[in-house]
Amino acid sequence: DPDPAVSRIAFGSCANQSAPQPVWEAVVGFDPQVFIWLGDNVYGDNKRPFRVFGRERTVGPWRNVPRFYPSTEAELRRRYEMAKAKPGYAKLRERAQVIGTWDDHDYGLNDAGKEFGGKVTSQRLLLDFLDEAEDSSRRQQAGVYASYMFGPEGKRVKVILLDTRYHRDPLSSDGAVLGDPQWQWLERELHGPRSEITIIGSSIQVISNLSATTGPLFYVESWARFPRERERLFRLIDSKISRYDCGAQYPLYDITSSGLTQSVENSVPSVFQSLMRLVALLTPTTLRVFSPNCRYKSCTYGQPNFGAIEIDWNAVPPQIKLELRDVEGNSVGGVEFPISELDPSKAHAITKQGHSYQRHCALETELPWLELPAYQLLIFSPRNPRWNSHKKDMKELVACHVVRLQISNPIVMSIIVFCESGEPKVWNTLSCRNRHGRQKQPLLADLSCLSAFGAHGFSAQTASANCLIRLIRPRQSTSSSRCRGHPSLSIRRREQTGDGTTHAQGRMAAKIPVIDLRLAGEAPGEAARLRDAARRLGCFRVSGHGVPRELQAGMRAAVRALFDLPGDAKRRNADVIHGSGYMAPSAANPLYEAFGLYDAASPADVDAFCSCLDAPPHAREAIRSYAEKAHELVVDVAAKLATSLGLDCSFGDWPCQFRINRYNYTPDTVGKTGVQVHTDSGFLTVLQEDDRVGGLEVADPDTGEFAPVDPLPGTFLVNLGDVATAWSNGELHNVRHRVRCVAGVQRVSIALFLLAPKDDVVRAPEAFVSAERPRRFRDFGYDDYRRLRQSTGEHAGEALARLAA
Ligand SMILES: O=C(O)CCC(=O)C(=O)O
Ligand SMILES: [Fe+2]
Repeated sequence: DPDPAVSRIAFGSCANQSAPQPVWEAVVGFDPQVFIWLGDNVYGDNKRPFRVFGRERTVGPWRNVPRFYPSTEAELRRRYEMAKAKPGYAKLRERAQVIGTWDDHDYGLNDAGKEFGGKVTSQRLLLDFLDEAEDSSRRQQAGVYASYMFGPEGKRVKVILLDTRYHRDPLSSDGAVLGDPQWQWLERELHGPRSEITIIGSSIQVISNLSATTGPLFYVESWARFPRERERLFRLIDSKISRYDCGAQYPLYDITSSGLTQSVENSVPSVFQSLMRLVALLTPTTLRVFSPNCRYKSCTYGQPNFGAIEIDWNAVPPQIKLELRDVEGNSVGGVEFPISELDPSKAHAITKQGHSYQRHCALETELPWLELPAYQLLIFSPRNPRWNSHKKDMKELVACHVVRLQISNPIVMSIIVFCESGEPKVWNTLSCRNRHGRQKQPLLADLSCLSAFGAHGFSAQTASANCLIRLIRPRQSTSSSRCRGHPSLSIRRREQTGDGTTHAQGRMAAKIPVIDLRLAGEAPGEAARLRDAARRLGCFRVSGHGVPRELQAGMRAAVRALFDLPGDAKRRNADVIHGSGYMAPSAANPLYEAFGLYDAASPADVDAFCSCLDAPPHAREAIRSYAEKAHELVVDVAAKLATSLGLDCSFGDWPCQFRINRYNYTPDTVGKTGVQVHTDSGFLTVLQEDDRVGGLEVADPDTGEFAPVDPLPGTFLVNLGDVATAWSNGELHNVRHRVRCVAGVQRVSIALFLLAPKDDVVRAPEAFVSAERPRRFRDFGYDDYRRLRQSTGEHAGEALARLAA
């Protein structure tokens, strides 16, 4: 089976290469198809021992950064080799696909962020350890973030691994965790093709607030130390979130496994281990693995463990099980639920005194850590006078809702609201007042955002800083314009490949033939399909084109880097021929900007383009080789098209123009125009679309109606332009097309236009002219034609009529 469903994923972290690692036997016993390293895959840094009471001590909750120092490259490599040579791990590598990200110790230095000087070397060594391909784009980017899609359609599991080190600002800065390029990448990933299950791996905990509270005492890292970035993450996962963990329209599960060798209890000297257990007991849900019966007792698993995710696709509905397992492979806690529960429309019902209630929402609010005990008392003794100020509100609320207040960890209080039926009553604030009646921070900032959706959130975690996995299911609701495009994308894609006929947003996707270029030269059938598509539609896809996927991806990455340049740098990309340079967003196309390169067939011009923009070396390299390959491709397509029409032509010396487009979409621009209706002015265009978001539409030649064309990764789209129509004496169709925003995600596309004969006029060869088919167009120069389109504003092929013979 080329694309089997993934039903077993294991994950783990914190593996000391110098320690015995018996846990691998259990991992192999679980027989995962995928294993995810979530960081501290080796301990690459070193501690300076220090003495307390005559003994050397190296652990402690205090700020210990200065006590660590990095290893040399050779030493870090040696440690990775040790890790890789562990027999159990070697066995796992033979059976499972191993992927991973890093945390601080394998990044190279305890608690380090973007300031760490060894990060480029560390990146190379981690990717070597993970057997990342030499030409992988992951080796070109700054940081080790990556994403994977497993399984066939309908059973897709997407795994997104974040890099929380490479771009991270200092811990107390409330600055960056991911950095802009990674954010943009993540946005594209989360808005890209739909998956049934999305798993995000982060080396530091996302939901737990424990470390934020304990910050003054314990130097523990987590997303909670970066509230603004965390808010951004939750907003990205669900734009309706008003407080970070309340409004997701589906449950969010998270589970931490830490670690394979360096577990919570093992990280303290043995005399403190029972103390750890006691602390866990006293803080019921902090150090816990979630399970329905562990709310009031500690479910911490402080011994070495790994995480296990099992998906039963055959169950109806499919079930998911999240577990921690110990070194024997025994489950030590977990949770199981149907994936249908990860769905905004599934409210959870409860029954109380004969009434049934739907779960409406659950909010969590952060409390100042010293005030928490007071609030805890308040919750546990509802007669407490502090409730008085809320009595009226509470009565009203309770009249139509059931409210449950629950403390889910020392600083997070959850408020779960159930409503009887219909629209839940909306509460604006529920605030706490202090002893003097003065209002403290509002507990519920804004409930109105939560109306109409059943939702709840909770977290399942152990307390160590590492390794959180979060499951998300994309919303199916069409209530938010932002998401409207996504469910339909995959439906349309099925259609395009010919195995389904479903409507997407009421409109059929265009059926674009895919031509295998390896066959199109020889196999008459394929050549005929090429000719027919070019005559009727003016548009087709090509596969078998010989441009490596890595290069396609590398070029997209380079293009994104260029667009991130400041405005005045972009404007250095000046016109060579009329309108060939940088185009800023304009009144006609306000969401669109583009770079242009003329002549892409000339290596010197490609170099000049890169130099004027100061393109970074890897971007320059990608642009150079892409220009070369794409030029070969466009010439090849043109020649095969000519052959299919019975002509032997070569197009090698026709000038080419690159146009690199970016569409600055936001959630508010969904449905708006990216580029207005036009035909391309030249002969033919080879287009590499954004693989993550569609939006291109082509006009049906018969009805004139526009139909969406979705990206088909790995292929190129070919459009024929006005010159093709003129050159073929009207035989080839110049396809009208436009681009619309279908999702609030930035989109890029890369077009290479094969324009027209060099220094010559466009004139149909005699083969296309006969008594029945008299010459339709007079001879014209391409530059003049371009100006004509510009001066008349006729961009959709109308200007050709002005050239009638
Ligand atoms: O962005 C696209 O998909 C199409 C761009 C386009 O039509 C053009 O650049 O001429
Ligand atoms: Fe176009």
